[in-house]
Amino acid sequence: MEKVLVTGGAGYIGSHACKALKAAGFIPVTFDNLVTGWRDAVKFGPFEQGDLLDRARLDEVFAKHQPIAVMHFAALSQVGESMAEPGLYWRNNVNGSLTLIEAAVAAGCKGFVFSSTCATYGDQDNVVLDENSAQYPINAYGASKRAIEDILRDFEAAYGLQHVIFRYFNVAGADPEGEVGEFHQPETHLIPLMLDAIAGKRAALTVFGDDYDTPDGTCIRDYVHVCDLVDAHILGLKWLQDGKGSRVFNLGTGSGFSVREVLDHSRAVTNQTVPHEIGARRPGDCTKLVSGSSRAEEELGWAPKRSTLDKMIADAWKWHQTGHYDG
Ligand SMILES: NC(=O)c1ccc[n+]([C@@H]2O[C@H](COP(=O)([O-])OP(=O)(O)OC[C@H]3O[C@@H](n4cnc5c(N)ncnc54)[C@H](O)[C@@H]3O)[C@@H](O)[C@H]2O)c1
Ligand SMILES: O=c1ccn([C@@H]2O[C@H](COP(=O)(O)OP(=O)(O)O[C@H]3O[C@H](CO)[C@H](O)[C@H](O)[C@H]3O)[C@@H](O)[C@H]2O)c(=O)[nH]1
Repeated sequence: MEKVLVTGGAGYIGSHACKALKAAGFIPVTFDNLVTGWRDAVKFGPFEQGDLLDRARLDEVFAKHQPIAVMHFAALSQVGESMAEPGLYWRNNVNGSLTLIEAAVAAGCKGFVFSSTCATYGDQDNVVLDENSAQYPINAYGASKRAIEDILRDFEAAYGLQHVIFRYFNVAGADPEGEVGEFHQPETHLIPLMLDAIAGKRAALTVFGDDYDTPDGTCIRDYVHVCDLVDAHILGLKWLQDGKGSRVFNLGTGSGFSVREVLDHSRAVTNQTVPHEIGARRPGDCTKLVSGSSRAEEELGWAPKRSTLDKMIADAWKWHQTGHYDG
């Protein structure tokens, strides 16, 4: 069986990707330093502990496993933290990815699937965000991801590195079978924080601003189910295996929901009120991020099956009640 190197495979999205890779007949080899990930989440293939910044360790892992491709999820990804400590983000995400990309090219591994983000587009009022939209990130996290996209393009030109860049919108939900799920410590994402508030694990959710220029004043996001998202990655891998060349794809549904609408759906799905209060805006937050592209559906044949808000909240709620990692 062919191996795929999954950086960040001990994290939320990477662990779901490992499950999908195994189901598709690949051996996922997780490379992770466990800075935000969990050893317990590595269930579907071998684990290699290591840091993206450690070139010698990466060379060792490429030589040992001879992966046919890399799926690169490993990153720091908190917008607020990136504004407070930009150096951390440029070093870990950009230097780390550059080290990984150089190691992959040196090992002759020329298929690369990269987790980018809609945060690279920034705050563009009334602009339909498709893959050709300009990228004006307004936080250091988004800027670090845009820089990695540029590195990939340069490495394609110089060394023929074939890559698929996925710009995710907001990823939510969990494996419906409950084997893996979202477990960030500390948690910063809206839906798991809402579920924590419902379960009494925190006093109340703070809504970050209700004075935005949106119909109800709260920020709008495009939520996509993590299992649909990783399905696209399997299709992206096949795309590269079929020699179709480097390509960028947005991964979102095209439907936007405000924070208040997510609160309403959470109440309906769990049948419980969501304790919340209105707070200040969070630095670095965009007003509205919604995908305006169907390229992934048209070209990759991607068909999101589980990305309704209710299904994402229901799967997250199931995991929230039964699943967690100890280490
Ligand atoms: N969750 C979202 O809504 C979302 C949206 C857009 C893009 N993304 C991107 O998807 C990817 C995965 O996100 P996630 O939510 O699963 O995050 P996560 O924090 O759960 O997973 C990231 C993993 O990378 C590992 N890691 C970080 N730095 C590393 C390093 N230097 N060396 C080795 N391992 C390292 C962490 O230990 C962790 O296991 C990230 O690149 C993120 O930027 C996430
Ligand atoms: O306690 C909270 C947490 C979030 N929000 C709001 O909920 C929305 C979603 O916030 P998340 O933190 O869940 O996710 P982000 O929109 O910040 O997502 C950003 O970070 C992600 C990675 O963490 C992805 O990279 C994504 O592309 C990028 O836009 C935002 O409007 C945010 O202001 C709150 O009101 N209160």
